[in-house]
Amino acid sequence: MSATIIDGAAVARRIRAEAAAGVATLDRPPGLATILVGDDPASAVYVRNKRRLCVEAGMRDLHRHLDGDVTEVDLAAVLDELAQDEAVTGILLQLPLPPHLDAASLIARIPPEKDVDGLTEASAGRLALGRPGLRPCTPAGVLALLDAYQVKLAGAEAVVVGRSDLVGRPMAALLLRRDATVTVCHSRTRDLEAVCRRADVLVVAAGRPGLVGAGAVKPGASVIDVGIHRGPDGLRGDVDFEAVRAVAGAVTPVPGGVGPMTIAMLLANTVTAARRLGQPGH
Ligand SMILES: Nc1nc(=O)c2c([nH]1)NC[C@@H]1CN(c3ccc(C(=O)N[C@@H](CCC(=O)O)C(=O)O)cc3)C=[N+]21
Repeated sequence: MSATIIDGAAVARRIRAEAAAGVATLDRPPGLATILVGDDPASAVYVRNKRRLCVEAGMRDLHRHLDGDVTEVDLAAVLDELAQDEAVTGILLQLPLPPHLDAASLIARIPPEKDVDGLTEASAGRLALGRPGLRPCTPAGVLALLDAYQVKLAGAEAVVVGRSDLVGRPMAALLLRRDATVTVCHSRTRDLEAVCRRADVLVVAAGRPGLVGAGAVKPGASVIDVGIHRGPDGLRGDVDFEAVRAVAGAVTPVPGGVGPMTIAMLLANTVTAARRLGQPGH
């Protein structure tokens, strides 16, 4: 018995089509402002994909590319301008930023209504308290994948490996909201394998290639690999895919798993933001 391979590319295509249908119901097309600072090649690929799929969904691509040595003051001014601009529905500041820039204080300039990445304090607070708000794209995409494959979450043992602001923390919050019993592991966790082996749903967002092997997976578990690493033989994730697929019930591949879902949820968030911005007083 070998695991079901979770087809993130296919689910993402469906969600992008729904976003495009949502765009068609709006009075005017949403505008997505992506901001790329510097020339990190991986970031350039991700931003290019986001822009292409934004246009494919019928949205306006309002991209800004800034030099890697841009000052914090100048980047702040760009964010403030986009925050004011009525044509801008969503603002995405691609991370990581060069080390001379303080990501937290820059993200704080994004109005929560335009925070399609779900990274502001307001969005994180709304998620933590279970209030309506824009959710971080990658964890939202993981949840959408689990739902698409009808993985039961209520009462399930869910283990999240990683506690980043971008993925691990919001992932745990979303799973908790869905009534899973949630454990968060990190670099100081004792006996990672033993904790992971309890999981019915295992979400790995550690940023370490091949960290999770077959010994960390309970037979039949659903394993979601958020990691993405460029090696000599192409892309790989945080999960040893070939080993784990022999044990798991379902597993995501890299590429073609969580990556495309991140972009699909960004488009979905942008439609949501456009609807809410279109309701003054909200
Ligand atoms: N503010 C911010 N928001 C983000 O959402 C964000 C970010 N910063 N920084 C980096 C991570 C990473 N990320 C990915 C998006 C798409 C793929 C993706 O499309 N992956 C394809 C492969 C693409 C390729 O060929 O490289 C796949 O897995 O099939 C991967 C990774 C978004 N991130």
